[in-house]
Amino acid sequence: MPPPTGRRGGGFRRGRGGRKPSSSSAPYQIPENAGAVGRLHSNAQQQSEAPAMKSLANGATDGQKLTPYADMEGTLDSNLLASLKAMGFEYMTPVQHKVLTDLPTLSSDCLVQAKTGTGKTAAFLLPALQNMLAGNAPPKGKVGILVICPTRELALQIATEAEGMTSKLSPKIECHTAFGGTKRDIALKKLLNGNPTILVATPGRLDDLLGEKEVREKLTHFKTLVLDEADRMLDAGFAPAIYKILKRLPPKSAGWQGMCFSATLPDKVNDVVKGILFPGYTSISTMDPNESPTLDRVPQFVVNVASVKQTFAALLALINTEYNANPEDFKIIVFGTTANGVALLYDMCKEALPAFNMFELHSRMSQAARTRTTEQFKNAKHGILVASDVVGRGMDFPNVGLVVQLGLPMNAEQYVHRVGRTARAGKDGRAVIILFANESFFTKTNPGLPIKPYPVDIVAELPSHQPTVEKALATIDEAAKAKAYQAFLGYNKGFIKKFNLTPKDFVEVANEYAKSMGCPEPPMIDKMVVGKMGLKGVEGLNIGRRER
Ligand SMILES: Nc1ncnc2c1ncn2[C@@H]1O[C@H](COP(=O)(O)OP(=O)(O)OP(=O)(O)O)[C@@H](O)[C@H]1O
Repeated sequence: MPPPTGRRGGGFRRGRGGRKPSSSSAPYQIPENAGAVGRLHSNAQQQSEAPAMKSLANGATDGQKLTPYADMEGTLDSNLLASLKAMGFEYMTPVQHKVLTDLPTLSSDCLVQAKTGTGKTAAFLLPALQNMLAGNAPPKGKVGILVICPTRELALQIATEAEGMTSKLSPKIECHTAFGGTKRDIALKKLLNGNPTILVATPGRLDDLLGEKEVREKLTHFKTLVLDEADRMLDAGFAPAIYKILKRLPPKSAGWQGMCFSATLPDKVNDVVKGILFPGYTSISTMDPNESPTLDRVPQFVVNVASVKQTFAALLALINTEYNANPEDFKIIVFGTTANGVALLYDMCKEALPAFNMFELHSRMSQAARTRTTEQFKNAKHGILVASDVVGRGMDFPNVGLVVQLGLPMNAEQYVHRVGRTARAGKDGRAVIILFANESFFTKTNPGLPIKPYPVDIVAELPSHQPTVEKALATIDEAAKAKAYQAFLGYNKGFIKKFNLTPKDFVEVANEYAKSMGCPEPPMIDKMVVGKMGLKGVEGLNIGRRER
């Protein structure tokens, strides 16, 4: 039997035009204490020689044998099977197998949990498509499958996978997307004039479009509603939009199928799925409730530094160590906490790491730039993506070998999803989080996460990277630093209690961050913004009106 492959057939194009950081052009030399990382990497490399999908099965199901899609003849439409074959999906991943075989019928409601990168997209698209092909299709011109997900990038990715999965169907099925950042009128016209059998949307734009009677009419006969990243879709941020959307769709009693998927499903999700899933819905999980929600084959580490001032140098030292230990196809993601913080981090890294192919992705960029960068990083063979959480969930960037988190994720779930951007489809990967002293509670309060101290003494490396950081930051304009400072205050103020700091001491930490960026004094911050942050009257802030 040929070795199964975890790669998406035809999905990988070679990187275009990126500079390869060779050891001669790289700014760094192998540090003497990189041995521990080197040894860990060589283990990982040995593992990655094993067939990717085999390790996927091992990781998720204790070596359970994978079942070929060919065995689903008679259950799945032959044209669907042909599409899967064309995509290179030869074997079912465990979650795909469970959903396709454990559901009472392929039109049953379900809540499904499986680890990141294990093929949940196909696991919800296949039953929904099969259900339609088995005679339960909507009238021509109407939506049959509605998928709601949290980000624009993810909507595009799901739509691409749906297109692949329907490529051999005849007649062709149209898959449409609806998300913000694009011209509303054009999107509306395209939706109304088209034949959108599948619609993948983000909640804000969908809610907005459903204000139009013609759009509501498009959805009068839909058969399946999928909430991808269901816990995120039902949290406080998105739930109001989801409930508004539900009110504008045909009622649950109309008989449509509800499917909720995620790698993280905190217990509270069960209380809020009413309205989407009928009581008695099927719960499916490929995970042991006592095991870590992250993939076993992803070693996870923490680098603890004393002060926020050291975090930039720690990042460079870490990249140096990891690159020198494994320079081949070095493709990594660095997550920051806020859009403006990420913009600053990107500018710093671009300046400090000129030999690397750098990418930037966050919500302050135009949608066109976001889409372009997403595509470029998907196709890149190597490079560093500095990103915010716009790509923290669901995004499939092939062959990312390392995820670095600089600063606190909002919660443990967000940590898990960010880590899940590596080691996808059976590949190997590593994850490192860099925390300064006040943030170190994160690993202590989440003992279920298998995070170990980083095996190399990064703190000892800091002095040799500090001058590079300072030189790079000196090239960045004050306005960008002021925005990053304000974002730092805004994001981290939510953690004051966990930091165990008074507001005054918290502002001092933020001011240290400003100092580390080379700001001679704390950047000016609007009185109104300070009020909104709940920091009115707190000593140490430089309050005034900033030039925009
Ligand atoms: N049966 C399969 N055979 C080969 N490749 C597959 C198969 N199923 C999925 N893949 C590939 O595996 C990768 C991960 O799949 P997918 O994005 O659906 O994971 P996920 O479980 O939804 O991840 P996340 O939790 O991060 O959203 C994708 O590149 C996908 O094309």
